[in-house]
Amino acid sequence: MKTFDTLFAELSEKARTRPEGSGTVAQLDAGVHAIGKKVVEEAAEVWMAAEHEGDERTAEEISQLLYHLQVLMLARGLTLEDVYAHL
Ligand SMILES: N=c1c2ncn([C@@H]3O[C@H](COP(=O)(O)OP(=O)(O)OP(=O)(O)O)[C@@H](O)[C@H]3O)c2ncn1[C@@H]1O[C@H](COP(=O)(O)O)[C@@H](O)[C@H]1O
Repeated sequence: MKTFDTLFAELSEKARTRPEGSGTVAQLDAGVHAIGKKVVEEAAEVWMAAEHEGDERTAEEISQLLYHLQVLMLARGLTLEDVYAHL
């Protein structure tokens, strides 16, 4: 099963190799402002799902929020260690 760390490694590789058709590469090219808006949008969807939908939908929305947070980390050049240092 994919974890936060293995997804980050996968996305880091996408950012490095820039394969054609990668949504991650497209988002990185869109920049921090656009990625930040996706983070806020996904966070709102997590909230709505948690309050009004089931566990499965909530978990799905959380996974999407985690993905967009990782894209934002990559856009800013942050590593997992940079974030984990604050946990
Ligand atoms: N885990 C994810 C992931 N979670 C969310 N998303 C993106 O975030 C969007 C969230 O879906 P929504 O329905 O909320 O958004 P939407 O409004 O329909 O989507 P947009 O029109 O805004 O793109 C999805 O359409 C994906 O574009 C993800 N995109 C990629 N991944 C994983 O990242 C890896 C690299 O992906 P690529 O860079 O595309 O190869 C792969 O393992 C993917 O599984």
